[in-house]
Amino acid sequence: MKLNKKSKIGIALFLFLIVIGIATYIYINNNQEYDEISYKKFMTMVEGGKVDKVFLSNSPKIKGKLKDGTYFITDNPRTEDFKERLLMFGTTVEETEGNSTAKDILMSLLFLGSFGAIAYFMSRNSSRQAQKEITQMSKIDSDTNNDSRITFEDVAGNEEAKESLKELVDFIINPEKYSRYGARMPRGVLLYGPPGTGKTLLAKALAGEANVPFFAVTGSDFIQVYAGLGASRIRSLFKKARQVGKCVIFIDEIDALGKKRRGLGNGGSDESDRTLNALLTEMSGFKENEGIIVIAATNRIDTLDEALLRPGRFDRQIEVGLPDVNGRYKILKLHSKNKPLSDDVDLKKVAYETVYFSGAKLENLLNESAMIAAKNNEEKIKMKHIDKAFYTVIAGEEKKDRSSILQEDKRITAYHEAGHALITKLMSPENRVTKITIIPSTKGAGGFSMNIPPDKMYQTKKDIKNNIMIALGGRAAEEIIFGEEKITTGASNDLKKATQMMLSMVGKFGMDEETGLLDYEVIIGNKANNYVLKRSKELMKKLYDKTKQLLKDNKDTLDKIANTLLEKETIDEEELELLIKA
Ligand SMILES: Nc1ncnc2c1ncn2[C@@H]1O[C@H](COP(=O)(O)OP(=O)(O)OP(=O)(O)O)[C@@H](O)[C@H]1O
Ligand SMILES: [Zn+2]
Repeated sequence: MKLNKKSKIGIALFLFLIVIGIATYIYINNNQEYDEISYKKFMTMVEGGKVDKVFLSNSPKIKGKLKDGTYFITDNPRTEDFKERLLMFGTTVEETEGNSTAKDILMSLLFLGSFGAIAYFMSRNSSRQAQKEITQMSKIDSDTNNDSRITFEDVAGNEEAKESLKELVDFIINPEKYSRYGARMPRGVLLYGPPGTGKTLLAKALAGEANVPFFAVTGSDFIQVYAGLGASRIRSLFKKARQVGKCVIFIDEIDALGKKRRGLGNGGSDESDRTLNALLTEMSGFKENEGIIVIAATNRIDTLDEALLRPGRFDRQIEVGLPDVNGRYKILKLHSKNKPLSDDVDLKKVAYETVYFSGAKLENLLNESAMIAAKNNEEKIKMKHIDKAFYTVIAGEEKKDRSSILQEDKRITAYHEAGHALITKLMSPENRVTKITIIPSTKGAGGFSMNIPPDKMYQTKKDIKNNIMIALGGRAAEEIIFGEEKITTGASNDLKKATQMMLSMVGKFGMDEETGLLDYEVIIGNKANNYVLKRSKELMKKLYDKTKQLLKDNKDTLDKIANTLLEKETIDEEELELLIKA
């Protein structure tokens, strides 16, 4: 609010200046050119009746107009009878108030005043800004929480991320134990995932569980900072942290500091580079097993500078994804604990209908519902309030009819992912599919199936062919179920992978009889030459047809997997095995 007001004043002043500028411009331009004439010539002309008008003032010069329309300027005699003489010769005398120089001075004063005001305003503004940053800095330093102690109980869903962080609790509490075994404590943990998925919450929970202080800063806070202040803030943050001993340092929006440096000097500003360097120095500076853990969070792991991800820095990376239906149910339950819910509220149903909602959005949904219920003086929060809140929460987002369009998207994704999973299990049963989901992750667009091939030194021709079929499984399933015209762009990444594998198989590894035992990269410098392309296309078609046939032959299983995905959104390894065996 305050800042808003300040900027309003700034804008007003700025506009004021512009108006004055324009006025002056017009003023100057409307003024005629004046011929300077001697007083003597002037008087002769007056006596000759040639002078039409004189603008009389107290300034050293006077201006006037001749009968022929030209304007002149001459010395002002400032004699007492000057006006009388002019009048006697039939010249009109117009007395201008004050004098034009005074007007000029006034104008300059006005100008100076405005500039002064602006300068004052700006300096005040920036000194306030500096003040603000300095107080912010001390605020951060003293922000050693006791935020009524958040624990992992306060984080619903996100089981994998919670598990990874739970391991660290013991590291913080008993660093000596680990150093006795020569184990190095992880220094930096990077939490990545979409906004509002509970990254901050997890970091706080880690500090809460270990019962150590929690220091939080935000990367973007460092951007507007004056030169050098960012780096010194980092240093003082770590100094403070060391003073308290064991603690958790949380750096939100680390991408603001650690953007990929594109070439030399480009990319991030010098200032953020300096701040980032200070951070890296501090991190490699603290002693092993000190009991300090730095947790950073980002929504954009892909834009991070590699330097941040190196060993000894944020080498542990944990994905914090959007919750699936089960996770959403848990989050809804957690956040409705302190809210009076009517019996007609079915949180399972709400969870089911809030696909792609983050934890923060779910919390927001319940909060809005509570406000609507309160406004209507209802005793409890009813389903209709939640329905209404739903539209408030998604307002401004792409208008999606939550039952129809979303459902169609989900169905396509479900069959696509089921196709990948089923082909994996049919063609390479030794490959583990640890998880299938239709909730988009940072790494995959639609949904993804994790594929862990057994460790092998070499890939056989059969392996490559199988992997190509697995990649094609998504598109093949879409085509079988929804028809040739309904295939989607969801397979673009799959096709890229399949193409790369195929071109290598044919053009590089000499695995096709027709193209022979030749590495076409050596011969032509590019394996994607015409022979290879023609042959790859043929082979790809063959594999795609085989994939489709395989799915058709196992359509029952495909349907089962897809339907389970639609219902649960995520299927784990065991469940998948059961579905395939059944
Ligand atoms: N898994 C969860 N369990 C319970 N509450 C959650 C969960 N995820 C998010 N929330 C709610 O959303 C709020 C915001 O989450 P948080 O600030 O931790 O998200 P974030 O991932 O750090 O987001 P950002 O990337 O925007 O900083 C939390 O305070 C909490 O109320
Ligand atoms: Zn796919």
